[in-house]
Amino acid sequence: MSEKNEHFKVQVNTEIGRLRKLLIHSPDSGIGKVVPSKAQDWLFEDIVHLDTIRKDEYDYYVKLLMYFLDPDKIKGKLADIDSEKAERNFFKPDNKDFHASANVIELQQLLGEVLADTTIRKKLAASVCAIEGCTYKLQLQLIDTDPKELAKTLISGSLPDGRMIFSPIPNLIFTRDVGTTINNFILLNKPAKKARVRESLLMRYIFFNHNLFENYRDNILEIPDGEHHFLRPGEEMENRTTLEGGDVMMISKNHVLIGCSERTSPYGANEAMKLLFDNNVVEKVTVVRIPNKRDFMHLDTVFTQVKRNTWVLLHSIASVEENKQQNPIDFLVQPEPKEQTEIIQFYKDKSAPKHYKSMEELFEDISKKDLKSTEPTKFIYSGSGVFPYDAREQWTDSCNLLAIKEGVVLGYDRNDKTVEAFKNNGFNVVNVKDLINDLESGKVNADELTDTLILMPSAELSRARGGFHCMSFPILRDDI
Ligand SMILES: NC(=[NH2+])NCCC[C@H](N)C(=O)O
Repeated sequence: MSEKNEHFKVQVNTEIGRLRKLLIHSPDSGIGKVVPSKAQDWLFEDIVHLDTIRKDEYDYYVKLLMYFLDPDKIKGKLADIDSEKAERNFFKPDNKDFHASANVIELQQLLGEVLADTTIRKKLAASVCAIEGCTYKLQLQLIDTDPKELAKTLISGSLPDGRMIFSPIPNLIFTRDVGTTINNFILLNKPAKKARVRESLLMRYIFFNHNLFENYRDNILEIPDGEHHFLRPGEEMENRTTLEGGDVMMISKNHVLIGCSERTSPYGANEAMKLLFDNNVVEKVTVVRIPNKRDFMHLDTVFTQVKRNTWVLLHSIASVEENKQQNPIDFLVQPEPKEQTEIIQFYKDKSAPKHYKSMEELFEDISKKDLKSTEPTKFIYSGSGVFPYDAREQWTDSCNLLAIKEGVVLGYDRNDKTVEAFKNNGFNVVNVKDLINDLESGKVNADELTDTLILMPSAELSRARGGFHCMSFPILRDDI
């Protein structure tokens, strides 16, 4: 990474400000090793085709990010990058022709750079071997491995000769979940799922050791286990302290949303809140408890923000009251408390917490009060709010959009009814392939694009159960 750390800035205070820098991880060979019997344990819904997920899907994401965040790397060079003889080298972190962008930052590259230091290499190899139960001899062998190769191995789980030495971490493509930038702080996660533990370990080593983050070491927040944790009986999720980045949203300068979900426990949310208040990072935290199920693993699977006055969300989690008692059956069969959305806002100054009746009410409040929107707040519902399209499209991440700038969002091409809803709300809809051609030819200028949903190919990616919000870890956004 060529950029000097004194110029390197970490700062995110909204979900929608112009994106300037982010951390990503392109699908690595480990994804091509997921077997059906392990897919669920590794949190994939199916096995995916590696070549397709890379060439026909994720590469478009990288290209698009380049036009917005690092155009010099791509503009005028697209034909070469895409040519057959280039063999996708632009996209391969271990290749000399890799883009190595300082704005679209590949985690594997940072890890390779961190591992160049012998002391760190020894420590990290030992830590990974400890959690993965490797032999001491293997540990010694790993310490002697070239740093770039070692980075690849620690991520993919396989040695350069293809031998598998531990499981892959196929979910590292969902960089959102490993941490969250909150103003100029980084809150690291504490994963609920075993399949994601090694990801967190690698991230800690990167943030605490890479010279890019040197000026931010004191701003890295880690969630501890409270003393009571060790004394609580059982292994129940509710009793563990867990938090994953998909449940944390930096919504406005002084306000963070934290989801309690399948992945983030109330204890996790509570510890995160304490850290944020004690370190004066924000003044209010709204905890949104969503139904604890696989469909809704994180908060960002049920809503994301599009513009200061526009939100995309799943209707069934939205209106807490309204959804409760519409039909006789709702009186006869009471939903489990776990099945209900609950919204509580807490304040640093310890004033009494406030309850919200619905997600819409909360969003209205954020749009108008936090973000000073003067226009009516708009809600775009997954599947146009019509059953069963709402649930089907939520499952394939219709609500999980990444705003590259205010009003310009990336989403999957397969969620037809949600796309309709965007059109009905005045958005342009473009296919990423067409957009890339227009950005290359100069017909479209990235800075001038407004109110647009960019459709991304998704047949393979959606089987991994995450969208572009999950596939991004913003570390620098402009203020809005
Ligand atoms: N922020 C998100 N919604 N991330 C999606 C993560 C998907 C991943 N397969 C998992 O289950 O962990």
